[in-house]
Amino acid sequence: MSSTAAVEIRGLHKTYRRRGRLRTAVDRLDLAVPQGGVHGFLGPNGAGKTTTIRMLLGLVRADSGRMRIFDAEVPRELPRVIDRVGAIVEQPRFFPTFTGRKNLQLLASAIGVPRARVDAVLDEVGLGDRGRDRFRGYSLGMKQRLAVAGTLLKDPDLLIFDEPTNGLDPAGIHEIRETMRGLADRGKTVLVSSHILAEVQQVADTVSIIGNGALLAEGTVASLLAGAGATGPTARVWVQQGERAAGLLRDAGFVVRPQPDRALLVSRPDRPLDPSEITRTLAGHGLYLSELSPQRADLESVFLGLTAHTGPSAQHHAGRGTGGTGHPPPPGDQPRHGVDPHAGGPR
Ligand SMILES: Nc1ncnc2c1ncn2[C@@H]1O[C@H](COP(=O)(O)OP(=O)(O)OP(=O)(O)O)[C@@H](O)[C@H]1O
Repeated sequence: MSSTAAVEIRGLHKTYRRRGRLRTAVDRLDLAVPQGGVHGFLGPNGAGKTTTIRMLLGLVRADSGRMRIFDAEVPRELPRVIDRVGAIVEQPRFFPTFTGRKNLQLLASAIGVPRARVDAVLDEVGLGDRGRDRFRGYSLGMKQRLAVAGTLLKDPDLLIFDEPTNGLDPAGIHEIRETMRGLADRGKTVLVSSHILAEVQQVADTVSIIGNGALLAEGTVASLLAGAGATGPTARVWVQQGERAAGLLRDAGFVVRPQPDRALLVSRPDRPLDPSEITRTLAGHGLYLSELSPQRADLESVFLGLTAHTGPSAQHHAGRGTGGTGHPPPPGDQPRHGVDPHAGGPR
């Protein structure tokens, strides 16, 4: 394994026994997180993100595979690099009646960091002027930023945040995003997991997308989106009888994502999207569009494109297709896809 990555994982595998049956949570996963920048570790709920992060941090034992943080093989050599790593894997507990500053001072004493660091990390997460307020008065976004501040006390080089925006409102999400961006701009490496792909695309430099525990695609956000562009962008469609329209479009080979406002996001994973095809398909069944507008590609459509023709077991094989190709490309190279969207099915 190369020693230039902040995190490198090869062939990581983990099964759990549930109701007497072995189930694969992480499936011979390869992952490379370059040093510096924000790396999004993305995949739907249950894809294996938390299990992977917990194995990396020595909290869960892997069945097999190799992991490295900087130049240390983990978990064996974790003690050697642990001071260079800050992580939020579970919601940290803070005392609600203490101020944010007091909470961090306690934490600093507990981990042997000079209390003088506290004001610096509060400033780093934009809580410098709120440090003397009680924790219980903080917004959820501020609470999460305080948690981030806690991970910065040791001034680590690598930050690992597992779903840090869970439960936050848009303002809170924006704050955390800005905080992560600021850390990356100061030279840190931020590994952030999320099941909301489109949300992370705004802050990540590079991403890995996993499904069913296996790597589906990785690369820079720009290269993955460009790949999606080649398979056709997404169109936003509004039509009466949305459910019926969605069924007809799916039957015709489109990928359809109903939206909360009853619009449909429609894409074509197998060939460039031709809007007239949507119109024709629906008009042929007496449904007429009230809106059809092009949408910018997002990582969610990349994911859907990668898995559109694959059921759960096929997706497993699609993911494996990336596993034996050796080292992933450095950031900036072409994305690797586990499934060729043009192939029309799993390989
Ligand atoms: N301790 C456990 N015992 C049994 N099964 C587990 C355990 N932890 C995780 N799993 C299973 O492993 C799979 C991967 O779960 P994991 O939490 O790693 O996914 P995730 O991508 O982090 O999802 P989420 O976004 O929902 O947290 C899931 O099917 C989950 O039910």
